[in-house]
Amino acid sequence: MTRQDQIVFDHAARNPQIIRSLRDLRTKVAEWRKDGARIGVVPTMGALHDGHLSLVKAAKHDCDRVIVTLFVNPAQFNNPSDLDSYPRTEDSDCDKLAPFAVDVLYAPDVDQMYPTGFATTVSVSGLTDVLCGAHRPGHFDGVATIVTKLFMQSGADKAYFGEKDFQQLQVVRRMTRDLDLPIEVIGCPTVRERDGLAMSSRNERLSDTARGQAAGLIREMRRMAEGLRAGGGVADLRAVAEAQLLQDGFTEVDYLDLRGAEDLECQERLSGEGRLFAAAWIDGVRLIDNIPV
Ligand SMILES: Nc1ncnc2c1ncn2[C@@H]1O[C@H](COP(=O)(O)OP(=O)(O)OP(=O)(O)O)[C@@H](O)[C@H]1O
Ligand SMILES: CC(C)(CO)[C@@H](O)C(=O)[O-]
Ligand code: BAL
Repeated sequence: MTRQDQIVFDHAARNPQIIRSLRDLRTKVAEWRKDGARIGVVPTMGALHDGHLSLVKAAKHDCDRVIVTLFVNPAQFNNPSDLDSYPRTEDSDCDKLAPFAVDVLYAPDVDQMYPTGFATTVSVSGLTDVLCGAHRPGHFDGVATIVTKLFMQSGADKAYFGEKDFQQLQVVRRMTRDLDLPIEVIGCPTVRERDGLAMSSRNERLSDTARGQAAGLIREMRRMAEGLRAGGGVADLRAVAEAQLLQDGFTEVDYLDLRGAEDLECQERLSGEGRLFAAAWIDGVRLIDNIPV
């Protein structure tokens, strides 16, 4: 076998099949449509972990064909060094997807998604003014634009998103309704490490020490949620939680906020008062989390 044959062979035998061009994706989807297949899409930025794989499992359960997308979307990074240091691990991502019999890993390059002259933005107003929207200018415009493209490109029937990025899930639901996109958006629960830390690709960047301290975020959020349920005031409980986080290795708290359905137009579970949202920095990494109260 020549080296060229080997490359072609490896590519064909790859599980999942990797597709990089929109033309090839559309050809594949058209074949599936002829067979009446229900198609699911799981948008990701790669560096896959069990949180992503829970979305893949849900998609495999509901759909006949599953596309996982892998695209580190420059438009949603408000911080260039965050984009540069975002983990890129396509080979090991494929290995992690292999046991799930995902049909396609769609991994376009930046020119494919944003060709020269690209000039359109999808922007959801109101609910992007708070929480991560307030702290990451332009972030949700980048998310809404790329997710709209991924929905249109994949032509999927269902799309799967994690509640870990709860505000993102609400933004995607809103734009899907507002633009009449013919796709059902499914939210899946947050998957956590044994110590409670929400799984996240950015956790890989934490030093061992910071990784040990990072679960302090969910610990303080749970303590604050208990205090709220017991009738405590948000401001007092927040002050205590923030002070504890700063003592435990966190360097900055972007927000630690209770929000209700009226703020986020939630369809998800909102037991009692609402939901507690947090974003905080440790070891140069920004962690986010949310829990029902
Ligand atoms: N712990 C988790 N549990 C459930 N879903 C998750 C979890 N982490 C990420 N997801 C979901 O996976 C999808 C892709 O997310 P993404 O690729 O940004 O990974 P990530 O771990 O959130 O990375 P980061 O937060 O560092 O960008 C999103 O819908 C996200 O909500
Ligand atoms: C939805 C998404 C893949 C869009 O780039 C990203 O924001 C993410 O991974 O959560
Ligand atoms: N997981 C949300 C994508 C981001 O932080 O850019």
